[in-house]
This record gives sequence, structure tokens and C-alpha cells, in this order.
Amino acid sequence: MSGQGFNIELDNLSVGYEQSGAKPLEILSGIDFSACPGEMVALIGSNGIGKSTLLRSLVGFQDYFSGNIKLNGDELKTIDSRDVAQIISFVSTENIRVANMTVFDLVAFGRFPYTNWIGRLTAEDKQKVGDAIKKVGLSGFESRQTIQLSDGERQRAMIARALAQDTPVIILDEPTAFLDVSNKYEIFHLLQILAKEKGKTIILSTHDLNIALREVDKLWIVTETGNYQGAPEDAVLNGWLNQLFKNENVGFDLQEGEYFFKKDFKAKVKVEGEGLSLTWTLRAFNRLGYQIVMKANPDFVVSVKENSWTYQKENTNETFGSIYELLMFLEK
Ligand SMILES: Nc1ncnc2c1ncn2[C@@H]1O[C@H](COP(=O)(O)OP(=O)(O)OP(=O)(O)O)[C@@H](O)[C@H]1O
Repeated sequence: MSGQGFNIELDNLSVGYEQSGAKPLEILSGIDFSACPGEMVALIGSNGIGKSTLLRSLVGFQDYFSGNIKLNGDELKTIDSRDVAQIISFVSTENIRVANMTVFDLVAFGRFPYTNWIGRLTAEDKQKVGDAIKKVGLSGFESRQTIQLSDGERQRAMIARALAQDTPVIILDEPTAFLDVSNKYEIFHLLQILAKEKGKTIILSTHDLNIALREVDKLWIVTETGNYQGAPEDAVLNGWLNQLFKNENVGFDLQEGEYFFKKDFKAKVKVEGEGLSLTWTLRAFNRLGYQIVMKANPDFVVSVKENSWTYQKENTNETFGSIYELLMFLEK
């Protein structure tokens, strides 16, 4: 199946949980999303909105209530589970706590849909396992026990297991949750290469919105008021990202392409200068809740030169050698 690309279509899908003695608990409904081969999709939404529930339904780990999940036009429910394992691999936060075994054996588990009943690996299986370990940057870790790995290394090993499974669709639930920022970017980049070079359909849930906005082809957005899909730039321009959080203090900066926390302004500042020193001085004032003004009467003015920051207010004129010193002066 690995050579064939797969379209995924969710049509008026409703997902949730059966509850004994009570009516079923619907978590998400009216979901109309799609993804095609070569596309990397990020599923985003606030904590507890139902991202994991949706992904678990998508891989067949739990039943959905109504609507359709179609893989190349075939309803997921009608596909044999062994065949599904050759179409979709799944990396979840739950199976991160794996039993202790070597990295090689963990990744080799990815070959289970192809091995015979005793799970013997062929030379081709072993090569795919080795390639997957190399791709996630874990060469040299093959015989390391999984309990001797950091959270980030274990996360990479789980991704390698999905790569070894060599399916046309890879679904990952928060694959970058435990990683530092450089590793987050590397994993996004690696998945993007897999999508583009191998035509895989990749769907991942994430809270790393700023990275997702820069790296993925499409967003699936679930909110309390509606569900949306489109390019990250469509999401920004249509205001969908503003609906993600109930917290009215969190806003989305359309120019910067980043979320920010709304604060009451402390004072109005006019900042003069140029280049990177100016950019980062403005960032610092933003962070501390100063309103930056161009024309309105400022409460004070700061002039920025390469390595000096001069504060001017009425008769006071003070020069500082760093942003930190300037801020200490202002905040005291
Ligand atoms: N087995 C279960 N039975 C009933 N409700 C559940 C079950 N598992 C999760 N839920 C509920 O379903 C809702 C959605 O949970 P889910 O884990 O899908 O959210 P999520 O968007 O992935 O959240 P997060 O970003 O915090 O990981 C939550 O209210 C959760 O409490």
C-alpha cells in the first residue's frame, strides 16, 4: 500500500463516547474535513475540545457515532483492521509509555502488519527499521533501552516506529509535545519532507500553533463555535484563529502571525531608532504592556542606537547599555 497515496474525507462526522447507563457523550459533530496525498495537516483546538477523540476515531481505535470517514472513497468501517494497519500508522501520547525494550525492537514493531505470525523480520524489514531510526536522528541508539531515553528521544523513537510501518497515511497525536523548539521544527520538517517526497498524507494534532502556521499545508480547526479547514493563511485572514480560545485575553496578531496576551496598557511610549535594536526594543515594550504610539502624545520617548537606549521625559534624560537596564529603570 505504501506506493499508493490516500485521500481522507470526513463527512458530517460525529465522535464521542458511549457511556454505560447514560446517553452517548457527543464530543464533536458536523465535522467536514479532508486531506490528500502529499499534504501535511495540523489539527488544532483548545485543551479538551476533542482532538484526540477525533484522531482515535480516524484510525479506527474507537467507533464514531454518525457521518463518514472515507479512505480513497471506502468507508473506514468496511475495511479489515489488518488492511487499515497497512494504510494508517498512529503515534499517540498514550503509547509513549511503552514497555522497556531496545529502540530497534520498538521501531521493529512498526513492521507487524507485514511480518508472518512469529513476527520474523526479513532483510527488507530490517533495512526499513534502520532507515526509520536514521531519519529521526537516533542512529547509534539502536540497542539503548527505551527507559534510558529522554522524553524527546522516546517521542522520536515512536515516530520512527510509524515510519517503519511505511503507511501512506501517518496520524500523530501531539508528536512534538515533549520536544525542545529545535527538535519541534525538525520533526515538523521531517514530516513535511515525508509528505512531499513520498506523497504521504500526514495529520497531526498540536498546540505548537506558531510552528504549525509556518510549516503545514492545511489546518483543521475545531472550536466551540464551528469547525474550519484551509491554508494557515486562510485561517488568519478569516479570523478562525481568534475563535480557538474562550479566553478573551488571548488575541491573534494578524501582522506578526502570533498569539499574544492582551494586557492593559501601562503608559504610552514613542520609540525612535532603526534596525534589529529597534525591533527588539518594541518587542520588550509590548511584552511589558506599554502602548507604542507614533503620533499620539507619548508619556515618554526612548531613542535607540546600536548599544544604547536613551529615556527622555520632560527634564529627565537617562542612557542605558541594555534593554534590561532600561526596563529595570522603568519598572522600579
Ligand atoms: N474515555 C472517555 N470517556 C468519556 N469522555 C472522555 C473519554 N476520554 C476523553 N473524554 C473527554 O472528551 C473530551 C475531549 O477529550 P480529548 O482528549 O479528545 O481532547 P483534546 O482536544 O485532545 O485535549 P488536549 O489538547 O488537552 O489533549 C474531554 O472533555 C475529555 O474529558
